Formats: sequence, structure tokens, C-alpha cells
Amino acid sequence: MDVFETLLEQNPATRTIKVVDMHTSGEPTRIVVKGYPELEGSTLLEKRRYAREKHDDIRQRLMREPRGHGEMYGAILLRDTELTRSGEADIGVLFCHNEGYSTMCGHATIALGRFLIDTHDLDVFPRRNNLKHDEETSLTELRLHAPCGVVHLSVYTDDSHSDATRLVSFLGVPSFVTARDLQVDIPPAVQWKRLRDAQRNRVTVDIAYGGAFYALVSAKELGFPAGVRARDGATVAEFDEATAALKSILSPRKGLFGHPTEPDLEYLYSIMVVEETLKGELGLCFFADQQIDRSPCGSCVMARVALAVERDRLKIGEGCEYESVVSLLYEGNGFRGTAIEKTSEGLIVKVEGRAFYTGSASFVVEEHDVMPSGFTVALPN
Ligand SMILES: O=C(O)[C@H]1NCC[C@@H]1O
Repeated sequence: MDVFETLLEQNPATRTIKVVDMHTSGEPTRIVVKGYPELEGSTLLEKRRYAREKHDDIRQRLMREPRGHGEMYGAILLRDTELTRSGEADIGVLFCHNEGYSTMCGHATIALGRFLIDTHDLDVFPRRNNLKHDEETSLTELRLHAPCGVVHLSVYTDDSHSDATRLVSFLGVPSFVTARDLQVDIPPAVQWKRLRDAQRNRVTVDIAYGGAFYALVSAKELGFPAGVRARDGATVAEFDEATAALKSILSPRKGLFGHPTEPDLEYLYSIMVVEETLKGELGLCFFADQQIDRSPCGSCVMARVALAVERDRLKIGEGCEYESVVSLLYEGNGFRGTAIEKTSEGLIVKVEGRAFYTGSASFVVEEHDVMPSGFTVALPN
């Protein structure tokens, strides 16, 4: 028995939460595997509300220092949802981040694709053995019930384990555009330096949904003509200031974030600063409370492909390479987004990427710990 196990035995008040950590293009996913309490509610969205109201201390503990960090991302597995019960999904998930619980996450979905194939612990994934596997293609199909709906994954599987050398792909929920070339006036009180320097007070944005709502804006529009890659002396903090200001102006405009069926999905999740590259598109994604996505952001890839199809830049069957400022540094580490099919509810987009394991951990809070929910520190730049 190691020191940690002895400690747990001596201190029964300590609740252990077990996690498996992965990264997708550099963006972390902390998969909560054991120890999370059962959530009340008959639907996944009711459970999401219950998690927010009753167990947010656990999210904070796992996402924030000293057990996590300001850019941590989480996935809480739900074995029982209305769609696992009806047979439409194999397992459910809640996604979480520095501020709360998101409605969709592409990078975590890609990580879960591998993890859920690899786990053979039926307490973790009771329907693991019911998954459809095609011997000819070596693909295993997995239906993940996310807050935005069911996401269909395909994972290369070798001797019942995921194949780390192959891309994981998923088909997302229908994606659509709610505003194109929207002119947004920026009031003087929230104008940022680069916008003032450019003597502008208006920016043009597009709003699109890919399981969550994104505002897509070019760096140039924000007053950064060199873009997110070259930046030409502009700091990430300046992009942070500009995107936070833009989000504060757009968020109250509820009409831009209308979802056909689900009010819980109707909010602006992120501002994605985009730039075209020779091979495709680059993006710097600020989401939740100004967290920066290290990955190209899978749900935003869905939104961007929907926009590209509407603009006639992509046709059905065509795809594009999407990079983040991190993934760009590593060959073959970005995402590919492909327009698959138009439906009456929106465009079905396929997203492909790669995820890797980074470790596992057991987290506890001792009875006398003075900071059980962890903390965040805003350090000066
Ligand atoms: O890949 C994605 O969709 C996510 N990554 C972090 C922010 C988004 O939810």
C-alpha cells in the first residue's frame, strides 16, 4: 500500500475522484471516471443544471489550482441519460471549464472516442460491450449524448483498443449560421487600444452554431492587421481584451443565439478570431471566461464549415484544415472539418483529430483543507 492509499484509509472523510487526462492538439481533457456523485434529473440538461447548482465545488476543484489550472477542461461521464435509456446513445457527458458547463466540445469528444473504446471497466462505461464494430473497416461506432444532442463517433480499433496512429472522427449535431456580416458598433467605453488606433468603432462578425454559439471575427476587423499568427507586437492580452469587450456587447443580443428547440443552448460561448492560411484556416479561440483553446476547437470547426458552405467556399463533400496557434507548430496536429450533408435542421459536419493520454490521477480534499474548491490567480502580464 503506498503513502496515498494509507492516507485515504486513515481519513474516511476524504472523497476520491479518479480522472484520466488526455490532450487533443494540446488542449487538455480531464475525464472524470469515478467518484462523481449521481446527478438528479431525468434529462441530461436537467442533470447539467443540477451539477451547476449542487456540485459546482467539484468542477472548481478539478479545473482550478492546485489540482488543475486556468486552462483546464473536463468531461464528466453520465452513464444514464434519457437517450441512453431509449437506446439512442451509448453514454452521456457533461463538459466543463473555468466558468461552468459547455454544451459541446469537439476536442473532448475526440479524446473520449479513444478513452471509451479503451476502457473495459463496465462500471465506467456499462454499454461498452454493445458498441458496433465493423471488422472490415476496423471502425467502432460510438454515440455520445452531449448537452447539444447526439454526436456520432468513429474510432479505429485494433484488438479492442483504439489505434493511436489514426484519426478519431465524429459527426456533429446540425450546425447553422444565424448572422452574416453583422455590423457591431463598439461604444467608446469598451473600445480597445488597437481599435482606437485604427480609428474605427465598428467590427463585422458572423454568428454560427456548432453545438454552441460562436462569433467569428477576423483579427483585422479587431484592429490587428498582422493577424493572430504574426501578431506584429500585439500581445495575447490585447486579443483577450478585444474579444472580452466584443463578447460583452454581443451576449445580451439574445436574438442572435436562437436555438430551434432548446433554451439552455441559447448563449454566446466564444469569440473565435480567424485568419486564412495557405492550407486552410487558423484561429485563436476565447471561450467561457476567456479561456484559450489550445486546439482548433472542434465545435467551432462545425460552425465554421456551416459558414463556409453558406458563403459557397465549401461544397458538400469538401473539407478544410483548421489550426490553432499551438497545433500549427506540430505537423498533423490540427483538425479537419468536412461538410457532409444538409438537413432541414442544419449542416452535418465531420470533424477529425487526434488525442493522446497524458496520465491519470486520484484527487482528494482533506477534511481540514482551507481551499477545498481550489482557486484562480490573476497574475499581471
Ligand atoms: O473543441 C472544442 O469544441 C472545445 N475546445 C475548448 C472549447 C470548445 O468547447
